[in-house]
Amino acid sequence: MSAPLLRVANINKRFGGLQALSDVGMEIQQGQIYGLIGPNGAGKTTFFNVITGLYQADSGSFELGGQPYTPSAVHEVAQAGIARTFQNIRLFGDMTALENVMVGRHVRTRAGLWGAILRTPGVRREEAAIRERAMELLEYVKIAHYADFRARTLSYGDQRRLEIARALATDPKLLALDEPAAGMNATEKVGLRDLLDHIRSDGRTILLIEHDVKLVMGLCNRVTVLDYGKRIAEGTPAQVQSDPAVITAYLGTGQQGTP
Ligand SMILES: Nc1ncnc2c1ncn2[C@@H]1O[C@H](COP(=O)(O)OP(=O)(O)OP(=O)(O)O)[C@@H](O)[C@H]1O
Repeated sequence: MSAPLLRVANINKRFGGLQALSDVGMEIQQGQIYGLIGPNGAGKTTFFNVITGLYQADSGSFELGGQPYTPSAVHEVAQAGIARTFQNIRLFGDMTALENVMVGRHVRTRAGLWGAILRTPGVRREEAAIRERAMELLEYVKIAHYADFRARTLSYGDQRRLEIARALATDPKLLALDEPAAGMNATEKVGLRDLLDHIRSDGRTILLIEHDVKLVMGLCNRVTVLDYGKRIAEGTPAQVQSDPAVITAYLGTGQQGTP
């Protein structure tokens, strides 16, 4: 097997007296949808925050595309090739859907500050290319008809799609999605499932935190299960679903949706 797209090892993160992540590691192969699950407070979002530069790990090593990378700042992580969405949608509500995606695309642009202020022909050409690419992405996630609508006027499910389009605008190697199905109704979830499947079939790699166990089990190639900051299982959905430690972790919390 080729080198994994993302390899992280021995990540530790402590908040005061709480060890939120203990020696957590993960290897994600190119083209996979990789699930990260676990009961509330297991450390999933902390893990995301660490690999995307929002939190500094106390220790650990990181490799993306076979190259070491240091997730020390959010913009550096985006440049390195990881794009993420958030559990609580973070769009620019008063900007249009198209503008939101264009903002994401600016991570990959070359025009400097002076070029942007002086509106040189090069900048105008680049701006037109960004607009065109952003429109393509809205079509890709099937909300192009809302291009000129303010983001906050879109339905919840469509806002989640817009966040995915904005993340894709950075041309990421890895798309990290934090609970993309949260708050979606059953029809929206089916649509999301199809979209993620489509993104994978286009060769992209996805890391997915999700509470909807059915969605995770139906979609993911492999799954890591965290509990109290520790990795308690890793494998195919079928393997983790029948793992006694996983069953205990879920039953112990009294949460719905046992794996
Ligand atoms: N900034 C922070 N400061 C202090 N404690 C934190 C911080 N962020 C997370 N924690 C704690 O770390 C633990 C892991 O939280 P985290 O949000 O990563 O869990 P999670 O698996 O994403 O949970 P959920 O499924 O509820 O979103 C929790 O006990 C949480 O209270």
